[in-house]
Amino acid sequence: MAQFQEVLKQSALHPKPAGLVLQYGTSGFRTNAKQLDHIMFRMGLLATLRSKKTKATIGVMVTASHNPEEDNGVKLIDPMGEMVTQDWEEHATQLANADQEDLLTALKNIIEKEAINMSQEANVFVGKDTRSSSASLSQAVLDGVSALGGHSKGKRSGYLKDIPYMLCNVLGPYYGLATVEGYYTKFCQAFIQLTKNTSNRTDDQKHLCLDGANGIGALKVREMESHLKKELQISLNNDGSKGRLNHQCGADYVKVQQKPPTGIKINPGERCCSFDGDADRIVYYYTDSEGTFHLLDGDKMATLISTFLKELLTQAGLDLKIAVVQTAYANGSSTHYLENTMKVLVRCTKTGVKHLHHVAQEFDVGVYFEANGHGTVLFSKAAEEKIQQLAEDTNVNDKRKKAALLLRNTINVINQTVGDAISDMLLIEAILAIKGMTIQQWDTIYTDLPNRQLKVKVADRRVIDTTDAERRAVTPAGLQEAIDNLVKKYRQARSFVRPSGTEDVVRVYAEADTQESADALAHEVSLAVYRLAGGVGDEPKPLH
Ligand SMILES: CC(=O)N[C@H]1[C@@H](OP(=O)(O)O)O[C@H](CO)[C@@H](O)[C@@H]1O
Ligand SMILES: [Mg+2]
Repeated sequence: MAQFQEVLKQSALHPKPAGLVLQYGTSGFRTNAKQLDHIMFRMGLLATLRSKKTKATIGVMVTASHNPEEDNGVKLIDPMGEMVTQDWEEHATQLANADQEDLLTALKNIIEKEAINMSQEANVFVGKDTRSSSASLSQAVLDGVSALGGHSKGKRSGYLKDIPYMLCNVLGPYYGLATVEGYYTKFCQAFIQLTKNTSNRTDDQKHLCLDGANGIGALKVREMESHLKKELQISLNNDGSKGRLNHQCGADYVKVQQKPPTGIKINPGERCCSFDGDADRIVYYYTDSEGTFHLLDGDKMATLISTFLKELLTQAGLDLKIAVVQTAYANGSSTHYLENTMKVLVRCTKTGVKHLHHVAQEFDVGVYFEANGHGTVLFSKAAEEKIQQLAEDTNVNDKRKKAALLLRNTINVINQTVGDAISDMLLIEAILAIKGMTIQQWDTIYTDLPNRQLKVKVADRRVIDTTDAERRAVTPAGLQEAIDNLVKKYRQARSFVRPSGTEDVVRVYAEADTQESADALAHEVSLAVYRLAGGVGDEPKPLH
């Protein structure tokens, strides 16, 4: 077939370095940008096949999120804005690792396995972040798309969350226009609607200090600002005009280092937030009058949002099932508060938004957040309809009606396709405004248990296999027992280890009643990993 000839011809321009093996991980392929050209081309091919198979538009996003500037990555996005399914992740790994001369065979295997009609039209949206390597890498994706006769739609330089959002639009009248402008209009209008009856919001409450991580989110916030009509006034730092992407700034830095981005002047008590480099994560923080830093992470956001929604559902008299979905990294205090004080159902899944998203879909209202600030809220179709009906019902009392209208506008400010820092920011800002709550009041809802995350280098991180949503290690032998024994030494302690899906490291998490205990436990567990799972380099050193 002519298409296959074209694939052969084009693939020669995007050769695979011999011996390189990469895995479709937590968030697609991710590594040094220099190793990714052939991967991008092949993901262009695969996205085209996926589009033919689903008879719908598929998204390809070129980004490495919070990773350093010299890295890059790619992930495929399904028609409703979700991550591509597990089977296709396997196809992606197969195609990515096929030797140059076996590429056509690998491609034909997928076509056969999935019974793809090659004469079906294909459409692919390609988006990229602001990394310097993203321009040529996204071109490689486009080459893959055109080699198989697919059309590339939409924008070459999309904001990450435009893509799922636009895909959702292509499919139906679910949202407004399938353009970036449509995105701004929809979310900003919803925000203005939500906050319009919040009396006496002071200028301080309308003001937010934002760290854009020198990434794509910063550029988009600049474009969006005028749509907010001064109802939210954003001081934008790390706007990409000079600093490096994610360098000493951004949501990941703030969360992991537990300190504000460097170089930003923050007034005591001022409400601040940071996006990550591709703006799908957000964390909030402030410093108090003593200069102490306070972080409000994904767990605090999930708590604020689920509490707000649960109250509204009760006021509206709607019997809808709400749940919060977390990962093992969720602070133990947040789980405890949600289950015992708020009486909200909590579910724990493996790391990675795709896992949380799927579990959240099982409920009428599914609030999901990773502790690092990745997340959103999903409403089932039935729940949306009930809320809509109630909002339009002329026979209900004012209290129920008001709650239903608030719920309806809340749905409109949420990007349900996938976690989106801009939409999450507008949601949190709206909730704080409606509740008349300061960031300090929000922070005192519960107190985080001190915690520590460490990384351990091992020869092959796949020797660690986990179960129970990654909370227990099955292999190597003896590791879980060692962790259990260490945990017993401390109060309110919990610890687990898992191989990272985006970096060549084993991640160690520990929490306990004091920071000293959390640090000591994290270190001792790191040592156990180092000794039992084939650590390389120097032995992990104590933190103090
Ligand atoms: C502990 C942690 O923060 N892990 C992150 C990180 O995954 P790892 O598999 O842990 O490398 O990157 C993922 C993609 O951005 C994100 O979803 C996840 O939460
Ligand atoms: Mg990200």
